[in-house]
Amino acid sequence: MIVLGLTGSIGMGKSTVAALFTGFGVPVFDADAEVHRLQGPGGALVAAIEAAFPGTTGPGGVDRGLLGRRVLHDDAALARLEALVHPAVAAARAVFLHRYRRRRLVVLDIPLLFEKGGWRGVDAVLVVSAPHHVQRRRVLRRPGMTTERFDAILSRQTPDREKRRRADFIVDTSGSLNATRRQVRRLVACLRTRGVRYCRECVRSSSTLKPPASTFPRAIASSR
Ligand SMILES: CC(C)(COP(=O)(O)OP(=O)(O)OC[C@H]1O[C@@H](n2cnc3c(N)ncnc32)[C@H](O)[C@@H]1O)[C@@H](O)C(=O)NCCC(=O)NCCS
Ligand SMILES: Nc1ncnc2c1ncn2[C@@H]1O[C@H](COP(=O)(O)OP(=O)(O)OP(=O)(O)O)[C@@H](O)[C@H]1O
Repeated sequence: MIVLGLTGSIGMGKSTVAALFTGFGVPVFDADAEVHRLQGPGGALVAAIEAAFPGTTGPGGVDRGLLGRRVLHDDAALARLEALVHPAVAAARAVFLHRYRRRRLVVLDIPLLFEKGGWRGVDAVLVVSAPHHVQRRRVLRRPGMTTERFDAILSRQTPDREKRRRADFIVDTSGSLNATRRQVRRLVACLRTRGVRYCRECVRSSSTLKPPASTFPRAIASSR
């Protein structure tokens, strides 16, 4: 089984690419959706989060806006929250991997793959990327988003350039959705039939998956 880690900075098109993998019949584990489920109404983590951060939960589960304001600027508080959340996500991921153990290829969609060390548990990393101005335009279109909020979020994420440097594969989402779909289709076909090592070579010589040299460094083998 090939476990492909999927990540990318805010607005780069990660959710769109994850949906394309699903469309090609590849099982996708969505870490963020799992956190929402665990924190949602009746979620397994609600009681523990209420105990650790009193007043942040209610009938609708965790009030993420409120909890975020308590923890996102307080490293010690964030570490306490992560100590609750991450083991629960790891357990759900283990169930997913067991369920699909006979599949040739599965995807773990993990927004903070580099930031939280998740790259250690995958066979290869796919980074979804686009030039900064495209990312900025997409994110600023979202309701309630401001340049300040966008900059604050970016400053907490591993820079896109660093992510691309460490990627095994890069999908460039700056073109049309069809162009993105073609890249994903090609990667899925290659990984299913040939495996990670061959596909890295394939990426280097392919015209569709190779990022434009002017804006992207070549997709290189990660240092793992
Ligand atoms: C703190 C929470 C409640 C805030 O939720 P909210 O919906 O308001 O914001 P969202 O999840 O979109 O995150 C906002 C920004 O904070 C960043 N962020 C979230 N969790 C973390 C973290 N553990 N470390 C660093 N940055 C983080 C995100 O990358 C994003 O840029 C939520 O993010 C959470 O429960 N985080 C802890 C679990 C976790 O590590 N999740 C991310 C990996 S699956
Ligand atoms: N070629 C493309 N590939 C992917 N997304 C595209 C493309 N062209 C436009 N988009 C748009 O860019 C936006 C990217 O959003 P998406 O939710 O996929 O990003 P994300 O990386 O998951 O963001 P976040 O990390 O904030 O959740 C969407 O509105 C999508 O329709």
